[in-house]
Amino acid sequence: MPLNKEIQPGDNDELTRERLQATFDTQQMAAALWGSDLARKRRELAKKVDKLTVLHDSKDMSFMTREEKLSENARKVVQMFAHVADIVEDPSDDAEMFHLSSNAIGHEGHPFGVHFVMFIPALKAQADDEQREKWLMPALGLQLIGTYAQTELGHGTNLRALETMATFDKATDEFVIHTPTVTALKWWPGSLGKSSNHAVVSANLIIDGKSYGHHNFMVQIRDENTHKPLKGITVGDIGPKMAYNASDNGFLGFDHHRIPRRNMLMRHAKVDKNGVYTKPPHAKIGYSAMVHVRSVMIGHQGMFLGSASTIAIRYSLVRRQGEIKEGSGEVKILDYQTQQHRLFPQLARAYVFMFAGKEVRELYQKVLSDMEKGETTLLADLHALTSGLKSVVTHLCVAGMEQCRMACGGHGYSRASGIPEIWGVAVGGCTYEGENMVMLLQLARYLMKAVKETKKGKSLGRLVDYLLLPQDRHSLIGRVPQGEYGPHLAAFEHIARRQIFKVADELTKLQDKGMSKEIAWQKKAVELQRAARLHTRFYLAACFHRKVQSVVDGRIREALADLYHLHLNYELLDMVNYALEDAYLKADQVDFIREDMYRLLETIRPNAISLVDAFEFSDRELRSVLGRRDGHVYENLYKWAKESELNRADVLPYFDKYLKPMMLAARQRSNI
Ligand SMILES: CCCCCCCCCCCCCCCCC/C=C/C(=O)SCCNC(=O)CCNC(=O)[C@H](O)C(C)(C)COP(=O)(O)OP(=O)(O)OC[C@H]1O[C@@H](n2cnc3c(N)ncnc32)[C@H](O)[C@@H]1OP(=O)(O)O
Ligand SMILES: Cc1cc2nc3c(=O)[nH]c(=O)nc-3n(C[C@H](O)[C@H](O)[C@H](O)COP(=O)(O)OP(=O)(O)OC[C@H]3O[C@@H](n4cnc5c(N)ncnc54)[C@H](O)[C@@H]3O)c2cc1C
Repeated sequence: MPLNKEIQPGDNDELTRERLQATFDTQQMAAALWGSDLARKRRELAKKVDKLTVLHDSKDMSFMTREEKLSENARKVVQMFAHVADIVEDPSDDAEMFHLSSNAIGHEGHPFGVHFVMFIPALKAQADDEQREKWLMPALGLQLIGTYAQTELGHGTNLRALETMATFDKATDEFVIHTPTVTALKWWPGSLGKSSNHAVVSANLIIDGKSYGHHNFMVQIRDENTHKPLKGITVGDIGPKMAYNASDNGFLGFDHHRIPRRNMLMRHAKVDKNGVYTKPPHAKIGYSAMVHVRSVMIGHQGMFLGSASTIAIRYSLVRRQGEIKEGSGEVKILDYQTQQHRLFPQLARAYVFMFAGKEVRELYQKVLSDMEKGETTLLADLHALTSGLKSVVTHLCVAGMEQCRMACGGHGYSRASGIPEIWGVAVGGCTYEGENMVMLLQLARYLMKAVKETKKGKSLGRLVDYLLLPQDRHSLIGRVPQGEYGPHLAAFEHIARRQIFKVADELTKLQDKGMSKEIAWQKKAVELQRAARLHTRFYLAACFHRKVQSVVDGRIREALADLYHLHLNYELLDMVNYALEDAYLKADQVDFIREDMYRLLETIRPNAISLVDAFEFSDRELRSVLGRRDGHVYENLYKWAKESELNRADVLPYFDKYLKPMMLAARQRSNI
């Protein structure tokens, strides 16, 4: 039995030979990546989706208009729910459902995207028991379609400036929801434009003329039967986007629209019938739906980068171009060192992002169950961690995916590669759920507080314990045996700690000179976001270390360790300026890191296909001609191109309408 479980009769021989070189069992590696239970469920659900033709794309989405895309994905999502009990073991398991939807529907969006990822989590965390009964149960039972309407045309980041009003009317025991200006229109919510009939709406709570800041309200926006907007509500689609065009992101305006008082989500903050307001136990508890998405998107982004790496690495083993040694025949492009250097570090990042995604989900679950008991101590840690990870992971993912696209040459630019769409979806993650730079500055706030605590000999939390440790002056990389690469990890720690303390000292100096805290912060904002990035990259490296250490099977641990060591080398070189500034690393140590990285590229090369096969993306899920498991790329690229709508006729009307008359006229002129 070969160790790579993807080998099948009829596969491209090149890929089979590559797969036979695996040093580990790909299903065991899949278990390390996804968790053994989820890996098994993914495998089984993919087989079931393969058999259920009603879940298959009716044609490649690249050849569809937006309306066709919306309709196609609405059709598939309805079929998916109709068959869900036969396909998944536990329909209430978000992870299993996400993988089902990734297989059957893909990532271009569908009417229930925000419903499951924000609307339901908002109800779970913020609705009281009676409200859960009223809305959560119907939402879970698909009796209504919800969205999360917070961002406005004028403001997305600065939530304190949101303009939508929810004014309490004591006489009728209602809130009057109103959009006072054009900039107050809700703008962007997913599935709002044409699909949803309910929304959790963020609006400023106003009681007796006093504003209590924004709170969340349940608002029905469309009639349950006719689907027409309710009186006082204007709603529509905001138009085409870079990608994610099967999602109808929308706008929404209210003209003094009335809702019952009990439509304010009241698990934590409350308003009684006399207009008496009760504060929540934590000011930011109402932000929980955002924290939920930030926590799930880390693993999803890792998956996007894993998909792009799979496509590019498989294709690089099919594509031959040029010779390394003259006369010895064209080589697979993955045999070029530059191609390996382009792709393997992205593969390593995909792995660590998936591991980090798992860790952060566990912390989220813990915080959620604490919150249920009114306990909010870990909320600040979770906010800091997710803010940093969300920003660094999305940024590195899209940079990595772009490398994958370019590594596929011209065919990478074609939608047939599958990379443009997932890149477009992933890059949205740099903006949604908090613009990356803004979220890095949120983490920086936490880090600056942590420095203050450290100076008192205390730690703000587990994530920043390392700030209490003394700084070494010189790195031991290349000075002691490599072992488990301890000195490399220590270098990440050193770089992060130094930048954090450096910027904290600079802030103090500016304030000592009389500058206000806010202006000092502005003067150092770029350095602050750098501190946040370095802290997060240290967290990621440490997470990779924890994962490798936890693996029991020797062959899996060895293959993972190769990726981990490559990651350490590659990322350190990417941040090397920070280590050179204080001469922590010497030039010969940088050379040592480089040479070790090149060695690791060669070590990883024979396992490359098995490391991507271990993601176990089915062809249906990958939606890529270049990334096909069987490697039959060229004949299928030709088949795909023939599906282009432009090939429906040899001559298209625009030729007769514009080009032919122009050429005829030109010929006539030349005959005169
Ligand atoms: C079919 C079935 C499938 C089912 C399966 C489902 C699987 C999932 C499918 C995945 C599909 C993915 C689809 C993707 C959809 C994308 C949807 C996108 C949605 C959105 O974008 S919603 C809108 C998001 N908006 C934002 O993120 C706004 C960003 N801005 C902010 O968050 C805040 O304004 C702020 C954080 C930048 C600043 O806030 P504020 O001004 O209020 O606060 P201060 O800066 O003054 O800070 C005060 C203190 O509060 C702390 N703080 C802030 N936020 C939090 C928090 N969330 N938690 C805890 N603490 C918080 C600050 O740190 C400050 O603390 P300090 O101690 O004073 O320093
Ligand atoms: C695909 C997609 C889906 C979305 N889905 C939803 C949804 O379902 N529901 C919803 O409510 N919203 C949704 N959004 C909106 C999204 O949450 C916001 O676009 C996002 O929070 C960024 O806010 P903004 O657009 O106001 O950007 P801005 O804040 O205007 O950002 C513009 C620039 O200003 C900078 N900037 C802003 N403030 C600061 C600051 N304080 N310090 C330093 N720099 C700053 C930013 O870094 C950025 O460079 C979605 C957006 C996208 C792209």
